[in-house]
Amino acid sequence: MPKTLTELRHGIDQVDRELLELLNRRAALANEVGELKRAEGSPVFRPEREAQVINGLQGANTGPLREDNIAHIWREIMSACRALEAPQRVAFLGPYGTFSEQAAIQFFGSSIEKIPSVSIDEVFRATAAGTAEYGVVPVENSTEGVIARSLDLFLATPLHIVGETSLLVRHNLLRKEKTMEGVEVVLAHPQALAQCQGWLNEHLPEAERRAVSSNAEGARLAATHPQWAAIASERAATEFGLHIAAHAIQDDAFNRTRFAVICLPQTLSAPEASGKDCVSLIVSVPNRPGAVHDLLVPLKNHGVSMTRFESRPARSGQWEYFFYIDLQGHPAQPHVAAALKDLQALCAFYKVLGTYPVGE
Ligand SMILES: O=C(O)C(=O)C[C@]1(C(=O)O)C=C[C@@H](O)C=C1
Repeated sequence: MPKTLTELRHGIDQVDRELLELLNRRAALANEVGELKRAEGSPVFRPEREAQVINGLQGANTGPLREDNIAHIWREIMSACRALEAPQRVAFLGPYGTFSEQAAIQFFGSSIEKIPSVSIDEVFRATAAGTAEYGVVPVENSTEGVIARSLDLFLATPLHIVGETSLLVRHNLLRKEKTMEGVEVVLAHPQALAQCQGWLNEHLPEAERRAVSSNAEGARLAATHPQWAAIASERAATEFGLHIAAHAIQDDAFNRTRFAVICLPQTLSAPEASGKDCVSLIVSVPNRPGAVHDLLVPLKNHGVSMTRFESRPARSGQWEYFFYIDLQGHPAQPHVAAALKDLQALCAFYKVLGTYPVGE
């Protein structure tokens, strides 16, 4: 005899009571961890430990829950436990409703103290000043390439990277009206305008494109004017009471943005090895033939994979560049340490931007 709906729900109720008790037992243990950490003055947030917890559970999972479900559920559980130890203050490019806020929640879970900031510069400033313990900044978009301002600020500030996360970025046309008719102005962050330019050329060729400090700010303004529209997330539509006049208008269906999580080294020094890690570096080499080629030799010799290589002008007027390099592995691994040592010897400038668990 198959069970009835009432019987099945009774089963779920029982399991939920057991889960509640188990979760509270977990939270009480986290509280004790918090006391230990306070006594020794060590950081509450431990990204390598959180990565290990999730990887371990995904490995042990026999279903029917999917691995991405496990990651989401435990990220929230650990976020709640972490907040019991001490709520973490996290700055991001605001206002509420931005993809940066979504990235902050995806990385830290929702039990955080949110600090929306007016610009990328302000996220760095708030984090460097201690107003926020952590900052979340965009570093790269799969359609438009690097976020130059973030890369330049990494060079100019003492902040380092302790984590990363990436989001599938779906842009929508938001408006007070339900349709696209009569749109005179489209407001968005310059990156979003660029990511949707093909769609705008085709569907709203006459509308003025107006750059604003964030997509959510565009949505806030669009809510004040019936002839204005914004390019922003569904979250922003809810936040500002707007209709979605057109869904998923980005030119690339797989448009992703990668975000870095930054902090002062005294807030959290480099996370220990989690088993799946990455090292980010900024280097420059003497301006001579073959110098960039030589950078790759230590990596090849020690079997270290490079996952990213970007250049930014050094602004010396001499056609010199800084190179932003990501390597797979952790300096605690001897072959990675050896490659870094040989690499450093070749560089005129060498800065480890961060060592952290590879993100989603
Ligand atoms: O293991 C720790 O250090 C904890 O503080 C516990 C815990 C968790 O809930 O599992 C919470 C916060 C840390 O970021 C890592 C893990």
